[in-house]
Amino acid sequence: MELTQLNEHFAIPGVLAFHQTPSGLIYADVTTPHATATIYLQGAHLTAWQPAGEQPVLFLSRKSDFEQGKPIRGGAPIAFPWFANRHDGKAGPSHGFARIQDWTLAFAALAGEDLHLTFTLAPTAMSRELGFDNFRLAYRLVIGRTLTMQLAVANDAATPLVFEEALHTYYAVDDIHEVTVTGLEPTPFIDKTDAMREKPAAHAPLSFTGPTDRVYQNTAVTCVLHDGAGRRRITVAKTNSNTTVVFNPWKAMADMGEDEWHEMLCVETVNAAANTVTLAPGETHAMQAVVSVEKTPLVN
Ligand SMILES: O=P(O)(O)OC[C@H]1O[C@H](O)[C@H](O)[C@@H](O)[C@@H]1O
Repeated sequence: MELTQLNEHFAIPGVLAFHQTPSGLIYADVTTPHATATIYLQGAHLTAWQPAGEQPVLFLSRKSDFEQGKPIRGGAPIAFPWFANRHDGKAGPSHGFARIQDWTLAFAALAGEDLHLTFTLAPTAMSRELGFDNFRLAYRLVIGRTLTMQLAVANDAATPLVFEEALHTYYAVDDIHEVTVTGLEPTPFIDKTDAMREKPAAHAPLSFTGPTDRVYQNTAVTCVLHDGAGRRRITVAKTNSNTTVVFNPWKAMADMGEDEWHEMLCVETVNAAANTVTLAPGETHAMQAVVSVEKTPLVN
């Protein structure tokens, strides 16, 4: 749908409007009674969510590309049908095709004080070229004081659909050196910064002193990100996700400002590796993350 049609069909005065970047990417600007948000149609990519009275909850790189076919750095990219590199020896973009394809807005409504949006993705020329011809994706966002992200996958093939998926969320933090994450204490992990070695559970909250890229498998636990310097707590509660990935590159990436890694942490709601999903013909699978933010008192 073109920009004009989107505004004709879906705009809600004062709440939802569509705009276009000079590079041609269409995005939705959201203002609800309790939050603001921005979502790009490319990737159904949420790039901002800010409850009233809070600092932005999502990190967005100031050097991100906003170009057709290039991933946006920050916000909440959707990885599908694989996480990071493709494992079957075939070529394909990092984190799959879903984050660089244009999704379709199917539904927008203000219900109570929350804005509900649903984006869909069906097979495209790119997905078919990569061997994915029989899937349907629906991405439901509920935007308000809390944020709900739900990715539903349907298999409309006669054979099983095998996939990985991620809500690869970049959270904004004041200073990564003063951040801890709780929830993953009892869980062993694959250390991607150390040749994919399996490491034992730390039995302690996670803190950050260097490059961190960890895949925690078989965990559906709620994670809490304690942002000491920002004096707030971000809680990520998940459903139907058995993998959590925690990522900070500890240096600038090509599409990130020099020191911006100080201000971000990915705590990702994922099904990958041992938790790869096999979906029977005609079945659907819905993975969800609910994010909430609270201020924490100053401790003397
Ligand atoms: O550069 P991207 O394709 O966006 O990937 C960014 C990062 O995503 C995940 O967190 C992976 O675990 C990392 O290994 C990867 O570097």
